[in-house]
Amino acid sequence: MTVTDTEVVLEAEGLTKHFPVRRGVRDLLSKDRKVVHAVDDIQLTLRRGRVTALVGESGSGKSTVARLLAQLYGRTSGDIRLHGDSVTVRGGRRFRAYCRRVQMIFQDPFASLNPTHTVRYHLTRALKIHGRAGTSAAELEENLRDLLLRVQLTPPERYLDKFPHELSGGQRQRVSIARALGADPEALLADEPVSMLDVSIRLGVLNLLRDLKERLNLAILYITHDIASARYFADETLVMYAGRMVEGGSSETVTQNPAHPYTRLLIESAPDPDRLDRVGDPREAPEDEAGGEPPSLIAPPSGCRFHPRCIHAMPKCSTELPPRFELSSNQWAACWLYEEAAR
Ligand SMILES: Nc1ncnc2c1ncn2[C@@H]1O[C@H](COP(=O)(O)OP(=O)(O)OP(=O)(O)O)[C@@H](O)[C@H]1O
Repeated sequence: MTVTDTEVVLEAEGLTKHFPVRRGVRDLLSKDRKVVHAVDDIQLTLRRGRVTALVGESGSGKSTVARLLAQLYGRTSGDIRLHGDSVTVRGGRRFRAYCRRVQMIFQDPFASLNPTHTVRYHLTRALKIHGRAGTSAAELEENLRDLLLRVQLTPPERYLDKFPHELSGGQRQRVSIARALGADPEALLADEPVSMLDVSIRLGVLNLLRDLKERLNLAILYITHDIASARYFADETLVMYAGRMVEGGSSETVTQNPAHPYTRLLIESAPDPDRLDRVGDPREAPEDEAGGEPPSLIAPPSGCRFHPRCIHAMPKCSTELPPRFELSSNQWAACWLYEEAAR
């Protein structure tokens, strides 16, 4: 099965978010309205039973994309479609109805769980908000047990009356996932769900998410700065740089045969043991001279935003924004290097 042949749950087209810059007294006198170009023209499709990884370094706009999709931020422009219908909801009943179908998991489970409340409280609240608590105390208890079993916190009785501080980081993140499942969602937006956990327990939580994807046929957006984990965990990988998507395709292709110079740089800075035998391959040309820092998003570079750091940059790269060039049926790159190849 390819990444494109299951039902589409959530789509974004031309998704853009510019944050106004807080202005000082001097700025107030000027007519320039400065904005942070956090996210520009994002296309993204989440499908049932598929994990899509959104990869990029800190500040590239990944969390903003997740928050836009979760309708926690209003967008500057673009469209978000749930099962083909455009959605814009800001609070109220419609927001709650949307949350029932699209749930978010945050990076820090400690911050997202209230320290003064037990696991039972958090999960009961989620079930009640989404009308899934049942009609009797016995049914509620059964549903609570069922949520904890789904995230492999067994036996459930051991965890129900614990407070967040009595749990390990991995157990807390499992409770956050159980709470999200309390809504019985179709899509999960997981924003760096394992980056705050000990390395030794990350794999367990990723395996749990993968298991849920398969058993519950969930569409999952997996946000990470760790491209190696995208290969392991995601069916499709999209790479973001400075607010724009620069490459996408099947995770295997994007991580093993990256096309965009930025993707190659990302992979080189996160060595993958499987690739050590490929040193000398022309596509492995070192990108490490392309060091430097991500650009300011208040005045992002014209043309390709990566051009100031790119060792392959041509004159055109600083003036013209590269479109997506299809490199194969399962890979595209927004890079002028591929203009000829895509003809
Ligand atoms: N509420 C906000 N107001 C102003 N600027 C913001 C706001 N939220 C994010 N930004 C800016 O938007 C850009 C993208 O931020 P975002 O948090 O989406 O990136 P990220 O890739 O998720 O980074 P990280 O991995 O560090 O969370 C950054 O330059 C950030 O400073």
